[in-house]
Amino acid sequence: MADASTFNSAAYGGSGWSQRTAGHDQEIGSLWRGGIDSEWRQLRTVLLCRPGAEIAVNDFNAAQQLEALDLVRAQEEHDQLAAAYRNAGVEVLTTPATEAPTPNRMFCADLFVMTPQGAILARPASTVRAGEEVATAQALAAARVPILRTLTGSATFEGADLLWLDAETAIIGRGLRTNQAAIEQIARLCADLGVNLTAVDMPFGTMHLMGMMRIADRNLAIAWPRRTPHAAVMLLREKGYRVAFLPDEDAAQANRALNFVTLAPGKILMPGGNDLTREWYDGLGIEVIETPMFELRKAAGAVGCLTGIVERDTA
Ligand SMILES: NC(=[NH2+])NCCC[C@H](N)C(=O)O
Repeated sequence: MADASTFNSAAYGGSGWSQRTAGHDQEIGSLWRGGIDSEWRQLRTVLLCRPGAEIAVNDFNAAQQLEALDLVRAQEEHDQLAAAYRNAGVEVLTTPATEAPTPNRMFCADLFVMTPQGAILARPASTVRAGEEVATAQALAAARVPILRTLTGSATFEGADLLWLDAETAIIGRGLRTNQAAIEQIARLCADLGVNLTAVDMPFGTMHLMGMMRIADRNLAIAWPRRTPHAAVMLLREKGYRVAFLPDEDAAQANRALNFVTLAPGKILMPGGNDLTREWYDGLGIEVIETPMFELRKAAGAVGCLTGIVERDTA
């Protein structure tokens, strides 16, 4: 009797069973949210992490900072960054508090990267940042952003090493922060997603691919002269980008003029105090909004590094 009744029930595939037919990609926007397939389409959602007492360290070099930071000034600048996003109509998510916060956890761009169908969680390369990805995973999960992959084994990867050139093409920098093991794991995921991943080698003494090239519009990339990998420039051009090289490396170096986030096609949020580079961006037809980064940049990053991109419009 029991058998006969279970056999025909919905739970066992009998009458009343309703098959899930929508694919994961179709469930983004309903069950799940988030995703990008470009670096320049309208920005919708970012993840930020307001700095706390963890950034005021004894040994700034060991903490991967360039100079000691003033906490109050850093927090004020960070609040202005969040306000700049909100004023631009961008939703701001925040990383939850943790018991033992580490000094670089505010650099959200390094802790994950989005694909069109969900996030790849980072596995930071130094012991100083190890584990920052855990709170990032919590923040993403709380916001219903799917995590497609966490990295395993000896892989190290930081999100600022991966950039989207178009919906089927991503580029990843191999260097201090992202190693070959990570590239292999990410390439397998990309293959599943129908995305070509090109790895480029970065010069010794540099940090992330983000620090060498940025994309400001559908067909406009900004690159650091002599530092951007040759293969990256070739690939950008092949994909139809004009590659404009920064006119003044010293200004860019001192004040992180390249460390911007594209808010919408041809519109960027950049660190304030870069008048020369700003004028040059104006000349390229880019609309610029500035936000101060005079204190935060002492931690070796600026707008781009502090901003985890969660969602943009997609093609
Ligand atoms: N995407 C970036 N450039 N992030 C900057 C991170 C800076 C941080 N002090 C670190 O060494 O990890």
